[in-house]
Amino acid sequence: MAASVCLIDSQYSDQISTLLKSPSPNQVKEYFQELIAERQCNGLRVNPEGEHGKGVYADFDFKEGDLILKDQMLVGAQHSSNKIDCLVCSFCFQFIGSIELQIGKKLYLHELGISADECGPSDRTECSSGSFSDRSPLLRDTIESLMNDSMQLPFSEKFPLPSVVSCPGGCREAYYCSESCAKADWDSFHSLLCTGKGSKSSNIEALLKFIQHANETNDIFILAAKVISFTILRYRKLKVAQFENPEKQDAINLYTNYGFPMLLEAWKPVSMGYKRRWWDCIALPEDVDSCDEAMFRMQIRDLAFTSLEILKEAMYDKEYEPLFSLEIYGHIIGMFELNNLDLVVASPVEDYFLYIDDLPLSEKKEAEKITKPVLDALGDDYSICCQGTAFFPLQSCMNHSCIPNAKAFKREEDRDGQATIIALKPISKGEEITISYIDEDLPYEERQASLEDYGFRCKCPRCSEEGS
Ligand SMILES: C[S@@+](CC[C@H](N)C(=O)[O-])C[C@H]1O[C@@H](n2cnc3c(N)ncnc32)[C@H](O)[C@@H]1O
Repeated sequence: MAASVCLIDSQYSDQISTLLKSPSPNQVKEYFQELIAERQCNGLRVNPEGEHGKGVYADFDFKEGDLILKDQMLVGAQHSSNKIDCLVCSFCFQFIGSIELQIGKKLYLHELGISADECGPSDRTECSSGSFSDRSPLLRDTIESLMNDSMQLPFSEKFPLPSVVSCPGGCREAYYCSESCAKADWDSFHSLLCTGKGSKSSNIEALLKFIQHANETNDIFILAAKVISFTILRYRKLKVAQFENPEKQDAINLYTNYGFPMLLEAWKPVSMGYKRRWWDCIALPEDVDSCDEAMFRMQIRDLAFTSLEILKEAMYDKEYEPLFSLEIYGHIIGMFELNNLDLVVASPVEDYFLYIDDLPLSEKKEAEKITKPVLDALGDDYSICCQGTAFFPLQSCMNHSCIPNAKAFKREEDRDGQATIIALKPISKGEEITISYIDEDLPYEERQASLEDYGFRCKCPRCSEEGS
């Protein structure tokens, strides 16, 4: 079997290697200093040249339980399979609508027979439990009343959610918690990926085909498309700013080769992420024999090639041609593979039913006359959280330890797609901040096997002791 050939790879090999070159230590320092100031998490510092590449260090003492960082994602997406269960803002990922809409929409889609599997290939994880087949269905009228808010569940006003704002491009895929999230998503990612009438994509049919291919194979391709869209839109903004500011025109020669330096600048936030080619870094699945490894890696490369070819039909523009190389596409996907990137937002539906369960007995009995049939219809799966994948620029600089001093932990108030890192023990100024990429309660061999997905063997003090 011959490998698929991407002509852009050879045509633009110099520009592609410049885009993929690791930024210099000074560029890394400068970029993250700015980001840390923006995030107002001044107790941190990114060291570009630590033992394991970049790493995050404490710039003052943290106590156990202290909030170390709230990191905003650079790019993220809800798993397509999760969209049946949770209606969230496509930009900040907080739940939207109402408790009734969350429940009604989920029951409606399940009644239609749409399963998570039809929406996409992603696994359901520990956030979901049980199956939808062991429940007692509600009448269609009741489900519709929940969906259109003509039926109000008792005490649901105690769990208000932001109203649903539609996509400005008119697609029925993206919804928001506010006009500002809708605009931010449109300006940063969505205008080129929207399948509505107002889309800025040059070929909506190809876009639909691309989304379907991603849903049927791997929704990591949607994230990669978002990164490309983000870079193009940033490039366009930089270009407009450049034309509007003649003073700056000396810095980049507008009439000769302004394009590539500007593309490099637009790509900068992505350039900071640790990355390797997807088909080189993806761990070999257990059911693939090591003698079939070369074939497996070639198949993964071909899958990326097919996805990229469809994306090119939808978004290609000569001005940003290197972005559409397989080399760049493979590295973007590899960046998601190698970084620690779960997006999780807790469901208010769970809080709602817990609240009902905790009511004084007489009130509870009264409320349950209405809520019990709803809960029975939802079955064990009533409390699925929003799940997806995201890239968090600062969190992704944190290295792993099997005895970490920090962890990603959502507090009650953290109901959006931000990453929250909390100190697990006192951390002194100058100490590296580490998190665990895996379940650190696993035995030594299993921990090392899980870390193969990230391409290294852990030599933290615990592993050194247990492995010797
Ligand atoms: C999420 S990134 C962490 C930041 C990374 N060090 C960088 O330079 O951007 C994950 C990568 O860092 C490296 N890494 C993280 N923890 C490590 C450890 N304990 N030992 C060796 N390498 C580690 C591995 O290459 C891993 O794939």
